[in-house]
Amino acid sequence: MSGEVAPSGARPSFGSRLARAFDEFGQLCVGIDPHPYLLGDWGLPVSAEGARSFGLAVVEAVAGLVPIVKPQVAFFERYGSKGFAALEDVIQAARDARLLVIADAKRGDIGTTMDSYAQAWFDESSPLRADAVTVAAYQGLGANAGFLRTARETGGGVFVLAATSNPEARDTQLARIDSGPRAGKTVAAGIVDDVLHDNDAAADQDVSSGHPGAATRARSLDSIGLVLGATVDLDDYGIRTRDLTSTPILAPGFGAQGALYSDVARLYGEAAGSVLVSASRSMVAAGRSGVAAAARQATEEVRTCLA
Ligand SMILES: O=C(O)c1cc(=O)[nH]c(=O)n1[C@@H]1O[C@H](COP(=O)(O)O)[C@@H](O)[C@H]1O
Repeated sequence: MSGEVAPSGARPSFGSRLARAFDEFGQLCVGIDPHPYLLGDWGLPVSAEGARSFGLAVVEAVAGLVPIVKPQVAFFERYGSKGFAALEDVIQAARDARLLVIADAKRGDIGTTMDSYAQAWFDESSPLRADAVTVAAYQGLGANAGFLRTARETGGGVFVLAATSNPEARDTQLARIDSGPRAGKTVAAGIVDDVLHDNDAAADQDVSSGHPGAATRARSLDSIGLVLGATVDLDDYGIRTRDLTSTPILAPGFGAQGALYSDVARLYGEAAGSVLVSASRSMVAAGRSGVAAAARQATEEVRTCLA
């Protein structure tokens, strides 16, 4: 069920904006990860200014080619306040270029602290305002309730880590829940259930409030999504792709981590149409002049695979 909600702020819901951007630009998400070695390769200083130039160049190269970019906050945060100022400029440039922005901040904490993160990333007056943010639910998705509510109310989106692309995560994410309504499921599948439940509840509220919602649109997506890495086998986790056809799926792991664009359909099955195919290093590996070509080629490979 699609949790389309009419936010009270200026923006339509994240899910509806993402669905529209998919229709227009395809499903590639270009990561903006200014690793020091990449700044060196690009002839940029290893500094906030270098990260800013790198980010602006990537935005310029992919504007009008892809729906969304994902700055990795860590690569800006490492330079302190100057790094955050650089990130603000990159977010603004992306917005001006009509690119959606996922702030890859991987926030996660108790509810009251999450509420403050929500102000940082979703409030209309915040210079860091993004379209969506990545979060960890290790303290329970319930602790993120206020964060998810603020996201919806401001037309923002959230991607909750569930089955991540890194091999170190397997033991934790494959562990079985031993009590409560999700007993017997893996931790990853439990998070998937929690997100689906949250989106369903939001959609029910939407219907009862009289908002026309997604049902009247040709295609829409929910606003709370999942991170499901492209390097894992979702069957191992007990995650069923048929449940996820309207759930945005952020799928890192393509390119540098080994997953192939031509495998999107096989990896995500019935949910492939809601996958954000995400790649960072491989998009920029050929240098500044190669970014647009890399984005075009990846977009085309994904399109062909899903045709
Ligand atoms: O949330 C993410 O984007 C993420 C989740 C995950 O499971 N694995 C993962 O690699 N990422 C991020 O995706 C990017 C991957 O970069 P590349 O391996 O260079 O494409 C990095 O910024 C990671 O922090």
